[in-house]
Amino acid sequence: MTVIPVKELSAAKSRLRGAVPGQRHPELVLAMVRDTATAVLSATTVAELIVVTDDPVVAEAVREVGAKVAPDPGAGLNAALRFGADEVAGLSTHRAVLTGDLPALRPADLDAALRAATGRAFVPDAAGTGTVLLAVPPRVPLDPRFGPGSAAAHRASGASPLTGDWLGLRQDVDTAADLETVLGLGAGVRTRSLLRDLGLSQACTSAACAG
Ligand SMILES: Nc1nc2c(ncn2[C@@H]2O[C@H](COP(=O)(O)OP(=O)(O)OP(=O)(O)O)[C@@H](O)[C@H]2O)c(=O)[nH]1
Ligand SMILES: C=C(OP(=O)(O)O)C(=O)O
Repeated sequence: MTVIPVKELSAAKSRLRGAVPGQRHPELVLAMVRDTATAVLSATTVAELIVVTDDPVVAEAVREVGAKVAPDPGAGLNAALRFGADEVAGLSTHRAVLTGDLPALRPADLDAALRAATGRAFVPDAAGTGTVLLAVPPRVPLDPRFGPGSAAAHRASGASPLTGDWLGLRQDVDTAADLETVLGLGAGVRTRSLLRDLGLSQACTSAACAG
């Protein structure tokens, strides 16, 4: 079972503001969420995706790609993750939580990371300071420590770091520079299409971008 938390679009990805015109910012956040959710649900090791969000636009979009939606308990990111993983999914199963800003995620890389995760384990972000994925086996509480410096916090809490050549998985998008990087890696169709429409990217020229 996998879980992705998503903030209200109007408040999300504040450090990314300015990468696209202000009124298109929520569309960019949503495009990245859709690409992330689509890649997660395409992984062979993933049976189900729960998106924890109170945003109705996000809820509708992720239901369209096959995710389930759970309400946000309203006590911040870690509370949302704990709720989705330990209460909605439940302790009896394997659970993995990912951030919703991984538009270059490759399903095969997620499969590889989840297969490598024995015990409570996490994947640091590309910078090495943050976390993009935390996984736990049955009966182990998630105990998430997301936020600034979360890689060190997860390590200190006893989780094992997973290091693989999973560039798209590790590349979260916090800033405009990260957006450039994911385009170079090959972002999902929604993100590429939006940036192409805005004239910000020549990266999407195939018919697939119309999707
Ligand atoms: N449901 C839920 N998701 C959250 C919350 N806070 C952050 N997230 C999500 O957690 C993931 C990682 O968070 P960040 O990378 O810090 O994203 P962010 O908070 O939108 O970004 P900044 O405003 O730039 O800090 C993203 O998918 C966010 O949408 C929260 O309180 N509730
Ligand atoms: C919440 C996190 O994401 P970021 O640091 O990208 O905001 C995290 O890495 O724990």
